[in-house]
Amino acid sequence: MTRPRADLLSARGVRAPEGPLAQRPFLRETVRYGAAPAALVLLLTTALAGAGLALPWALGRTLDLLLGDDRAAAGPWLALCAALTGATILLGALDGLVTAVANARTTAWIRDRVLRHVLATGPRAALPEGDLVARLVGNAAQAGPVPATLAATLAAVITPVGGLVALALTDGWSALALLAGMPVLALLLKVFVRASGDAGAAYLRAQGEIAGRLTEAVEGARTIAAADAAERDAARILAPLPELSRQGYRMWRVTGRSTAQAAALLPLLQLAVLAVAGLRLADGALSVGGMLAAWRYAVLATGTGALVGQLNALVRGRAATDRLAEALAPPAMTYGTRQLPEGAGALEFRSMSTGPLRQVDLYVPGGAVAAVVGRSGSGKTALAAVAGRLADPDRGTVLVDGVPLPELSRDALRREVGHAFARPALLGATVGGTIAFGVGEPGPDEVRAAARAACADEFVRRLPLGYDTPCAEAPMSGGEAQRLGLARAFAHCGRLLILDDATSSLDSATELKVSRALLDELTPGTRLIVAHRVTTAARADLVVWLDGGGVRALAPHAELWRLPEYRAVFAEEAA
Ligand SMILES: Nc1ncnc2c1ncn2[C@@H]1O[C@H](COP(=O)(O)OP(=O)(O)OP(=O)(O)O)[C@@H](O)[C@H]1O
Repeated sequence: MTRPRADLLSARGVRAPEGPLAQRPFLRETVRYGAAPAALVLLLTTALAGAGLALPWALGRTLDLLLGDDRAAAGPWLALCAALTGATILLGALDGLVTAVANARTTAWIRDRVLRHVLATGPRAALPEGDLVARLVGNAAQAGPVPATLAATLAAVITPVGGLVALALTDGWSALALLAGMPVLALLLKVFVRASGDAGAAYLRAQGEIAGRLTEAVEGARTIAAADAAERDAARILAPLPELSRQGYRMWRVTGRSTAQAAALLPLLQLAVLAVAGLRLADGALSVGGMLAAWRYAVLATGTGALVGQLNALVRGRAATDRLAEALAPPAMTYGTRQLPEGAGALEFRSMSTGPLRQVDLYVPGGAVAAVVGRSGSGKTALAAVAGRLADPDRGTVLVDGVPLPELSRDALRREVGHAFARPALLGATVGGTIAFGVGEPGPDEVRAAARAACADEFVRRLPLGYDTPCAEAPMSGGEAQRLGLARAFAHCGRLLILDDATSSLDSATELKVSRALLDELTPGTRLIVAHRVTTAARADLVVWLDGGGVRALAPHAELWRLPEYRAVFAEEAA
């Protein structure tokens, strides 16, 4: 069984999509999912921007009235100023609440969507577990806010654009003074978005690589300790750290430079507006209140701080959706609608190629026990995986009782074809739940019968709560875990049962008992048993001998045993 390593990712051609929204289907899908709450965010932030834009106008009028003869007339305007300020506070709070809920909802949807896809892809998922976890946890949290941020960015554009329009309405000359400096501001924003986007994507890539390597190390902790390689492995895990640091500094440099440039440019622009408005006041073309409004509008029109923040979040969110889209890249397995006809589980491979195996044609009669043998790396696990459609072959077809596996309904496939592995994952909450885990939950009696057949009943009953013992409280040896995995497969036994090295940790006596149960106690059907032991091969009806990228022979063990090369397969395994 092979898993991708973090450093093999680039070799697998996993790369972020490039280009605009149209070429980023997952980004589009995310935006579509979060559209409804984002529309509410847009409404609130637009109202917020509207209140912000109305305030300078109301303040200007109030000031002019207070400076004039009819001060009493300023009362309602003063009340309007208070109302606009109150509305700003209320809308801001509501916006915060709706945005937080929308972001959490979209983040949860992204995690669900990506995880479901990864599970539907099967064992050939493109990413190492640690990297995938980093993407599901960190990147999903950055991608979730994209729809609401997009809405808030639109509203963040309203304030400067509205400020400019309102300034033009208040005083055209002051607006022209501001417009003269605007191209520089637009250029600054464009450079910022591009530079921070590149740095952000590279940062996330390095972060994912470290996470992937760390998970590998946690899994291989015993090997690392035995090899006294902790320091060497720490260096391997942290190898992408300089790149992470470089990209982190680059992001800060881009943000810092943009902030400094904006800090230098914006007061200059506001000062230019104030100077022109002052001249217009001196000419009598503008009132004092008008000048106050012009200055406030100049501040709003140049107030790109919020916009920069939103753009920054959008750029990070876009890079995060790109990384999540990589997890969605391998196609999910699709299923047909057919059921299996009457039959005993005849298994057939037609011109099938997968892994090291090329153009395999093989027929295992229904009800036969077939042992799959061959040297290490000859493709036994690869054959077992396609036989039960854990993966599809690169080429050719696999059929059970004459039906190509992709045409079977998902339910029929998983009901009729069972698997047990060398290192089974114990996925139930309790030991009994682990055995029952799968299609059509078997009852307690069936669970016990399966455990007995797999020689697991005795040690399970010795656990503090027997079958109800939580898995976390039942540390197990490799052989015990294997017996639970076998019991799980037995409890769901259909017409084809595939054991991939699933008895390798059992002692010979237990393995013999399990083999007998396999023949006598379970639903009759075909058994495909990946075997390293000569005794397993000897007990099988037929041996599928894999060698040199194909099936070297399909014959009973006794017949093959005459061949020195066949005997050498077991000599190698025993060595
Ligand atoms: N779908 C695949 N695509 C590419 N390579 C594959 C695929 N499946 C398996 N391989 C490669 O083929 C080789 C054989 O793998 P496999 O696990 O089937 O061997 P095996 O006979 O079960 O070995 P062992 O007895 O050591 O467990 C390995 O190098 C593996 O990485």
